[in-house]
Amino acid sequence: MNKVSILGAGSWGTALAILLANNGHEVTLWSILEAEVEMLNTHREQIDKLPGVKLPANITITTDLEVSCKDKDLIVFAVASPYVRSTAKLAVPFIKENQIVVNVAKGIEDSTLDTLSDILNEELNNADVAVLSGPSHAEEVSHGIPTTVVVGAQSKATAYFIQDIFMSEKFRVYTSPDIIGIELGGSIKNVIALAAGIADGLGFGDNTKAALMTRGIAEISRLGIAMGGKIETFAGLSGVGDLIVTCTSKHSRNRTAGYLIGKGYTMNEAMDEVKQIVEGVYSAKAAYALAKKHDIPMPIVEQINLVLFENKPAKEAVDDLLTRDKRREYSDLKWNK
Ligand SMILES: NC(=O)C1=CN([C@@H]2O[C@H](COP(=O)(O)OP(=O)(O)OC[C@H]3O[C@@H](n4cnc5c(N)ncnc54)[C@H](O)[C@@H]3O)[C@@H](O)[C@H]2O)C=CC1
Ligand SMILES: O=C(CO)COP(=O)(O)O
Repeated sequence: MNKVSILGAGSWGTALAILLANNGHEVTLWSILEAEVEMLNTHREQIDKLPGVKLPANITITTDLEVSCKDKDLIVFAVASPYVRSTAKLAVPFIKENQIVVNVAKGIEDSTLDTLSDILNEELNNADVAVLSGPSHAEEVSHGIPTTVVVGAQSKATAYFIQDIFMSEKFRVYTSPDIIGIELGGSIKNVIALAAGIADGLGFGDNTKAALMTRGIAEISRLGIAMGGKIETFAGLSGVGDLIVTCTSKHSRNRTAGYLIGKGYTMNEAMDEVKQIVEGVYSAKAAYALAKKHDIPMPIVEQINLVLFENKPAKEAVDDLLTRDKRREYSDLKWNK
């Protein structure tokens, strides 16, 4: 049994709290939102986001960050990505040297182009920062539906420690040293999921979605390798695995927001309708800026930026993608003749 704290009590923080409590750990679930904590304490259920799933008794729910961070074996960052830095700044006074911290949010800070582990390393002094990512919708994890993820950490010991804490018969955890590869796959797949949703909203079919997913992972891999990630990671759970689930699942907020945009909603109308965080909207800007910085062609990411931020009609973006100059599928593959 370990003492684990989860910061952020939305869908994902709550689903992981249930998983970890069922694994026998002593869990503290923190939210900055008083109404959220009150609702969770009153109903012992995330009634808005995970209706029908009761919280086990060994979860303490609080707005007290000191209680949440002091003397913990593991601190899980599960706030939405735009709040990772502000939450880390609030938490740092209570975080001990070499504290093991695992971030489960998916995003890139658009003002700095920092990944979320960069942010935690900057803000938390000498914490040991890891990441956990993969195809894992909270709705399914909270119902014990079989799920697999990967933990990336700087040392094998930390990766194995986190693996042991999360692993259950229904939640299989792999380990990896490739933190940057895991983070880039997990955040940029949300941008491609917006595109997949738009294609659905425009009434296109399975061929179009498969094309977006395949060319999407090609874009993510090109950028990710330029930034130090490993090709195997983009073919793995946090890469193509998460891309598949997010582009195809009824649970995906990013795909749903894209669908609404394809149906004619503006970006803001779509985000309001979805209600929960649509991370791809934030990651789209950052991914495009990183593409320019590293001189990597990312045509789908570029078109999504034009649709989201410059009101380009989605149909026009698709036409522009289809009528680009002719290309080889992979420019590294050469003919002998
Ligand atoms: N929902 C899912 O299935 C999964 C989500 N994730 C990632 O986990 C992260 C959180 O997602 P969800 O829980 O689904 O989002 P959500 O929209 O359900 O909840 C976000 C939570 O962030 C917290 N929050 C809101 N405002 C805040 C503030 N100003 N300061 C600090 N905390 C604040 C609140 O606890 C809120 O419930 C995202 O990065 C998401 O991509 C990752 C895997 C699965
Ligand atoms: O990352 C996720 C599943 O792995 C959740 O995706 P959405 O934020 O699009 O719902």
